[in-house]
Amino acid sequence: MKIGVFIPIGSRGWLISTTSPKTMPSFDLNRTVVQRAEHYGLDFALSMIKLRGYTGPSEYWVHNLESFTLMAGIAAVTRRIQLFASVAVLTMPPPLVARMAVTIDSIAPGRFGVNIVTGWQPKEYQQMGLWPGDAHFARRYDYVSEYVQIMQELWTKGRSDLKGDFFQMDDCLLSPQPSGHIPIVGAGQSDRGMRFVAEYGDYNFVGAPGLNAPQAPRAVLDRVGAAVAATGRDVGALLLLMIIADETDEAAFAKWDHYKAGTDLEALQWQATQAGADSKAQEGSTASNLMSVIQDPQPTGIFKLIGSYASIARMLDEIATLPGLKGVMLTFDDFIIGMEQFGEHIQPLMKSRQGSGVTE
Ligand SMILES: NC(=O)c1ccc[n+]([C@@H]2O[C@H](COP(=O)([O-])OP(=O)(O)OC[C@H]3O[C@@H](n4cnc5c(N)ncnc54)[C@H](O)[C@@H]3O)[C@@H](O)[C@H]2O)c1
Ligand SMILES: Cc1cc2nc3c(=O)[nH]c(=O)nc-3n(C[C@H](O)[C@H](O)[C@H](O)COP(=O)(O)O)c2cc1C
Ligand SMILES: C/C(=C/NC(N)=O)C(=O)O
Repeated sequence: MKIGVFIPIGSRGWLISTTSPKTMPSFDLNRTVVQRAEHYGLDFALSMIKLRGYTGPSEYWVHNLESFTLMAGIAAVTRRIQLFASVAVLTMPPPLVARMAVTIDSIAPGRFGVNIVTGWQPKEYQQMGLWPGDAHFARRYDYVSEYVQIMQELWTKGRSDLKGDFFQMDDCLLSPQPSGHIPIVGAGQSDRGMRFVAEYGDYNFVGAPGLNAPQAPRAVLDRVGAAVAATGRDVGALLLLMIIADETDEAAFAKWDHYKAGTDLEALQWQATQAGADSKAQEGSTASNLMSVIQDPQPTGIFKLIGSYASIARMLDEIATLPGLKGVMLTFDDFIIGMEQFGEHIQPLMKSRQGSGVTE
């Protein structure tokens, strides 16, 4: 099972709470997290792109670095780990992003890939006059299908003449070309999003509901499997999860209870309102789920493993056996402490990671 880390490029990491660690993004923090991940033999690191945070006292994601420039810096100070940057496709034309990817590939040959972000929070784009209107929700995966085809033509042939509904290339050139294949990842949770990744991507990041429920991701993995089966391509599913660990189950749950006590309701309301802008969101989708979370609020809906090092290692081993799963991407409550706990105490107990571990 591959293991990666979703690095803390935005304030508060992934906990919408006033009592969670007050993570502030910096190059130094993210470099340290990725270098320690590399030290412990992790396979990849991904940074998101977020252009506006939530309202509310936790200042969730209010402070955010930019994904490609951060990963370029990290590429220069790492040697083995695979790196992914995220592109908000409404903000940059595909030939430019293709060239940025080639540039990072020349810093870290064969180690760079791109996460395609269609955009779900209108305000991120409205604030800079780039939101095409809510019709974008319905067409977002048609848009990115053209976007990725252009990048892939430029990477493999050095030229694109694609004439589409959204983009018109005219003898568009790219040189130099990358050292090899540049993987495309996406996090489509809707049927259409999963189809896009199955058609053009290499990995689909997925979320699942649940706390200490290692079988819960089966349903979403089956959906990715069905989308991939329809294309016959080799596309893996990577599960997003959060680890909150300590020496005992009780100590770990005490931390979760503490974060829950500070749940930022104003920020959750913001999230629900932004997600709710997609009035035609598929039933059961992330967007429609997020409109109802206010009934039972908590600092994150991300799939969680909370407990002692041994409990978490045991649950990760069970997750590793789920059909269709290629790997997991970790988030932590505190990224510095969490990465060390994972590398020193959890991974060494995992049967599914025998042979992985400290690399230097
Ligand atoms: N339309 C979209 O694509 C869209 C919309 C809003 C948010 N998002 C992103 O998705 C993320 C949240 O999604 P997720 O990973 O939690 O998956 P999810 O929305 O599929 O949620 C998983 C489960 O947890 C519940 N849940 C989610 N957040 C909760 C909360 N704060 N309190 C209580 N229950 C909660 C949901 O109702 C659902 O049952 C956010 O980080 C947000 O950035 C995407
Ligand atoms: C692991 C992961 C990473 C994501 N990264 C980003 C991101 O960087 N920026 C962003 O705006 N949305 C991001 N998203 C949201 C997705 O791009 C997508 O909007 C969401 O999962 C809903 O899927 P759908 O478009 O198929 O409905 C991410 C989601 C997941 C699970
Ligand atoms: C960046 C991002 C992450 N989603 C998640 N489920 O963690 C987003 O949705 O914007």
